[in-house]
Amino acid sequence: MQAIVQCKNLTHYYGNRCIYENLNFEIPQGRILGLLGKNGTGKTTTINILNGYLKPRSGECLVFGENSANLSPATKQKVGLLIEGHVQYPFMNIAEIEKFYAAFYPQWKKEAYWELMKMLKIDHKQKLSQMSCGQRSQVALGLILAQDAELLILDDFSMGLDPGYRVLFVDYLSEYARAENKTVFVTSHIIQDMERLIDDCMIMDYGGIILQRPVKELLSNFKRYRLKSVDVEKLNGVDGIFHPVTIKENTELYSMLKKEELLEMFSSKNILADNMIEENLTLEEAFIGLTGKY
Ligand SMILES: Nc1ncnc2c1ncn2[C@@H]1O[C@H](COP(=O)(O)OP(=O)(O)OP(=O)(O)O)[C@@H](O)[C@H]1O
Repeated sequence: MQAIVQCKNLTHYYGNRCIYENLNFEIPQGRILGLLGKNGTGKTTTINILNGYLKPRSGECLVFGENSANLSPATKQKVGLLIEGHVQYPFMNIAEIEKFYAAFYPQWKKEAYWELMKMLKIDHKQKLSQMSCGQRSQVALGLILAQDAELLILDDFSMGLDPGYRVLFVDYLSEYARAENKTVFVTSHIIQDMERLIDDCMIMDYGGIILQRPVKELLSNFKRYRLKSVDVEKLNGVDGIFHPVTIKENTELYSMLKKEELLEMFSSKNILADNMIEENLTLEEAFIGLTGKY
């Protein structure tokens, strides 16, 4: 599968502060990749590097094979970008802004925009400046879809949208991207939306990427285990065990290891693992299991 985005050994600092070193990832054509990470791990930074707005300290990012620091206008036209829900030109109404954007994009598909705008129960003459934050986000998303870009980059796309509209948009985007073989890179803190939408997840922690893999594969291998209280000191730092914690009578931990493998490890460490229960996880629970609760 051809890679639409390739980030190689990306290192970024703000002043003396290291955000990450040697970040490597690819986005294959036709896949929907979700970038998940706690506040301040560097998601927007990565998106800004990918769009050429920020220069990394070292490493490079290729978009359609071109260095992101120097994208040609033809390549820029293939990228639809949403940065944290912003729409410029607040003095325009939804019809004016549609006409304005259309002039920049030869492949403009106004039906995609108006299909979404139909859901907006507002007067077409109302200016963007008089809309709510969520309504403005909907306009921004409509404008992105109408560009018919090959690569869509949506940073915090759910910002300001109510639950009904989020589900509607996620389903719409997922159908649209799959039908048209679009490549999508999204971030959102609303992981239920991500689970409904994405094929692959990339999870970032402070300093780098913890993992990138298909969501189905992650959820079939990464489990939560509950057992009767054990001494978590013996488990801290053990390879393959994430965030063991004991609360009152019970211990909980997360692991990619199978139950039998865990039991074998416990027995080698003289840990009594009575009645250990294996639990399946949602993507949100897996994210917390990998990155910790705080
Ligand atoms: N222009 C800047 N100058 C200095 N530090 C910055 C700058 N922009 C971001 N940072 C810092 O870099 C870190 C990463 O920021 P970034 O916006 O990439 O995080 P994020 O993962 O997108 O966070 P969030 O989930 O809160 O949107 C944060 O600690 C932030 O304070």
